[in-house]
Amino acid sequence: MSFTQADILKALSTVEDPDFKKDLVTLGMIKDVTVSPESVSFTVVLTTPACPLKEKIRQDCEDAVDKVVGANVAINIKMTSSVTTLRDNAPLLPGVKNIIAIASGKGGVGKSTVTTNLAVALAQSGAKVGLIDADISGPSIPVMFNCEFEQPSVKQVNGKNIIIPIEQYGVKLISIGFLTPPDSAVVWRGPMASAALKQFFSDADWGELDYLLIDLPPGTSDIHLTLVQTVPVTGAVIVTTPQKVALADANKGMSMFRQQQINVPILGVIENMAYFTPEELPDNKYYIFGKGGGQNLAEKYNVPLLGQVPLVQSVRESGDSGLPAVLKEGVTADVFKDLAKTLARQIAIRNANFTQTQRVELKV
Ligand SMILES: Nc1ncnc2c1ncn2[C@@H]1O[C@H](COP(=O)(O)OP(=O)(O)OP(=O)(O)O)[C@@H](O)[C@H]1O
Repeated sequence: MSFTQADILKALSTVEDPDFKKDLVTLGMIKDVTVSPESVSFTVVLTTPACPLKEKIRQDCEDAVDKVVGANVAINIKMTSSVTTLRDNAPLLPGVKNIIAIASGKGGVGKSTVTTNLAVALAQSGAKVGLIDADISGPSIPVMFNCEFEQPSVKQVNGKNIIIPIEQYGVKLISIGFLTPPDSAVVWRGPMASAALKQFFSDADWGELDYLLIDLPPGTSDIHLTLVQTVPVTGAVIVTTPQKVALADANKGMSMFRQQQINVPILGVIENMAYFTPEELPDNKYYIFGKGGGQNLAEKYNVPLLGQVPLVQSVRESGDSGLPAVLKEGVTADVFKDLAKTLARQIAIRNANFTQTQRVELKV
């Protein structure tokens, strides 16, 4: 059976990306098609290395080409990725493709734990990831990354001090906690904290990043406003636990991002401590904080429930010991890896469907 490059492209134009509902050729996801009588090779460029549909898309491509070339021709498919962005030409941090705010209504719902594991999982998938810990209420990221006694170094660029983020587990990070000695009781005033956050954007060497996650303080605060006024935020994620008191506060967090003047798209809800499970009996689930709260919140705001993270003793131990749970083999690690894939997918969908978020101009 003879075939040309055009035949292969025609075959691949029958393969649809399930998220974007368009074919891969139209989406520009097929590159470098080469043909010979014995083989066909091409590259599929996904919108994120953490693509949960990677294997399905690869298989669909193989099946489509197989029908055209016949059984004796080798099909070589290279799966690669280029994370999408709406931040091209952004005045601040143009090398950062997506800025993701991680927020919660109530304190202690596990926002930093989730952010830490998401960041590491995204980095493990091959993405370039940064993390800003802006949680002045208790910056816990340095402990969770086992770098609480480290200090980021500073370099001089054109007479200006530029902070070099610390790199741990493949994630570049800066924490507001690095600015204070670990045991000192610094009470951050709003303007001080806001100035520090601005500096993390304007005077830090982030280089090229696919995802920059921002761990925000619980509730709604000056820091939230500073964030949306300083950079256009790609989207926000709300972390909550299932009980009523947490959900009530999560509602407020949602509403803040949805306010007309702020208007940051909500990428979804993460329900942490969704149920307790003993590590050795992962099928036993005890809904100690109630059931279905995260789902109800997501439905109310018409956003996806990105995932449910169980309450597991080892997650707390991992956080305290500075070795994130996602780095260990097991069911909990898989939960965080799936969560990272779902988030990356929502970011890609958001970038395909929305226009750029604007930096917020508030009269204060
Ligand atoms: N899924 C989980 N299973 C077990 N322990 C958890 C889980 N999620 C969080 N924790 C533990 O709960 C405590 C609070 O978590 P974390 O510091 O992440 O919350 P937070 O919402 O960021 O708090 P803050 O209000 O300080 O911002 C930590 O000790 C953490 O290890």
